Amino acid sequence: MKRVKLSHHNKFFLSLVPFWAKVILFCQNCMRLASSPVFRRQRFLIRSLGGSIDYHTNCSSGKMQSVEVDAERVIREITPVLDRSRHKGQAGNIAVIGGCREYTGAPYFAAISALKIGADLSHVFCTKDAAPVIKSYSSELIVHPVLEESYSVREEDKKNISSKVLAEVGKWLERFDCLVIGPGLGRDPFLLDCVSEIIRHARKSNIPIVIDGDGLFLVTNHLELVSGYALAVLTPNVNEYKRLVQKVLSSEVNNEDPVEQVLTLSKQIGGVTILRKGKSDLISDGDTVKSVSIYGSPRRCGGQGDILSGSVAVFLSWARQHIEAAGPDSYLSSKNPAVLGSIAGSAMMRKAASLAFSNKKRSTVTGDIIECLGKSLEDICPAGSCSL
Ligand SMILES: NC(=O)C1=CN([C@@H]2O[C@H](COP(=O)(O)OP(=O)(O)OC[C@H]3O[C@@H](n4cnc5c(N)ncnc54)[C@H](O)[C@@H]3O)[C@@H](O)[C@H]2O)[C@@H](O)CC1
Ligand SMILES: Nc1ncnc2c1ncn2[C@@H]1O[C@H](COP(=O)(O)OP(=O)(O)OP(=O)(O)O)[C@@H](O)[C@H]1O
Ligand SMILES: [Mg+2]
Repeated sequence: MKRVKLSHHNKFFLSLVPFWAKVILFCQNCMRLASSPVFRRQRFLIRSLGGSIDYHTNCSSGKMQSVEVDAERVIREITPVLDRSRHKGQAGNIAVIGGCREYTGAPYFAAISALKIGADLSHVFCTKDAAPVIKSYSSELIVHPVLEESYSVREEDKKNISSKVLAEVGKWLERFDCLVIGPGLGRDPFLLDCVSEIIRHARKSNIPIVIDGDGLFLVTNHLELVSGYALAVLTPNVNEYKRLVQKVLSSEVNNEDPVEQVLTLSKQIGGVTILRKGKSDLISDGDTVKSVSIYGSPRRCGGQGDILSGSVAVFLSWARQHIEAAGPDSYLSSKNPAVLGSIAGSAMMRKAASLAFSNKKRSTVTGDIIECLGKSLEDICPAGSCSL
């Protein structure tokens, strides 16, 4: 806080005013200042630069009010303690549905990020062409070459192949704590039809789903796949958000009142959680809007959204475990694991990006950021501690 220097002239007058009058004057000044729009804007700016802001819609005035939300605290609260009593799988089993002829990096980025943050197992379900490539990136990932694109399927075989794909994926689905659908999925119609069935199956089994990349292309054109599913998180970038707003709200992106728009958009899609990526990440489940503005880097290399999707998947599954373990009487029982996971995933991604950029500056690429995930989480939540 800047110290104000008083002139001798002012000091003399101030010495004449009795102490009690000074207290009243000071309080009146604070009251006047606090009600001024300048002060409110300054407070908002300081908070949004300093951390996450939670917006609640105030029933009487209908105006957005902001309440401070601490993203680091959310991470410390939901990150499980690493202790010897746990067995493989308990820290999370994540599956990425994505990877085709064109894209093999995105599913790898999402899947390895989940592992590096702390999931025990990370699977990738991709096309036969993509599988050997993704397997070559890392032996840590369990890669299933089960998806098919139109070019490799005869028209008359489509029905049969589709059932085989769904049976292959269905065998595994119940074991996963969260799916990430879309990184590097591409837009092949036959492949997307199969993925639609996978989404339906996951919903029936109450498995959380993070929808990113071309998965957003799919659900933007088939909103019924996710509409009303509270365990769905959509993570649109600037293009994908624009397409979603146009489709759902039949309007253009409103940067004058982004908070109101993301809240309305989420409500309109039946309470899915939307993580609108940007300079500040805006997160809404149709009830509240939170913003994560901490850390981050000016580098906009491709693949950072894939890291985010894998990160949200792990934290969402941890938040869900944490809420379930706290029991129905805990204050946590009213918390939305999809929102908590989105806040934590967003802050994690931005912290790692910031750390990577401080090391590599303009040459920062997604691989550098992935290598910073472990240190970033350790800085916030040391391995021997956490769950606050
Ligand atoms: N190294 C990689 O393998 C990466 C792959 N990525 C994947 O690339 C795909 C596209 O991601 P973007 O961020 O570019 O998505 P955007 O929606 O931002 O696409 C950018 C532009 O390309 C067009 N476009 C994208 N995919 C298309 C397709 N299959 N057919 C026709 N037009 C297409 C979009 O309409 C848009 O105009 C996603 O599946 C994403 O996950 C990205 O995540 C970046 C890294
Ligand atoms: N202007 C920005 N300043 C700081 N961070 C940003 C900015 N824009 C995006 N981000 C952060 O970068 C991450 C990726 O956002 P981005 O919009 O690049 O996703 P994307 O286009 O889907 O990425 P991908 O190339 O993986 O598909 C998000 O976590 C977001 O918080
Ligand atoms: Mg993306």
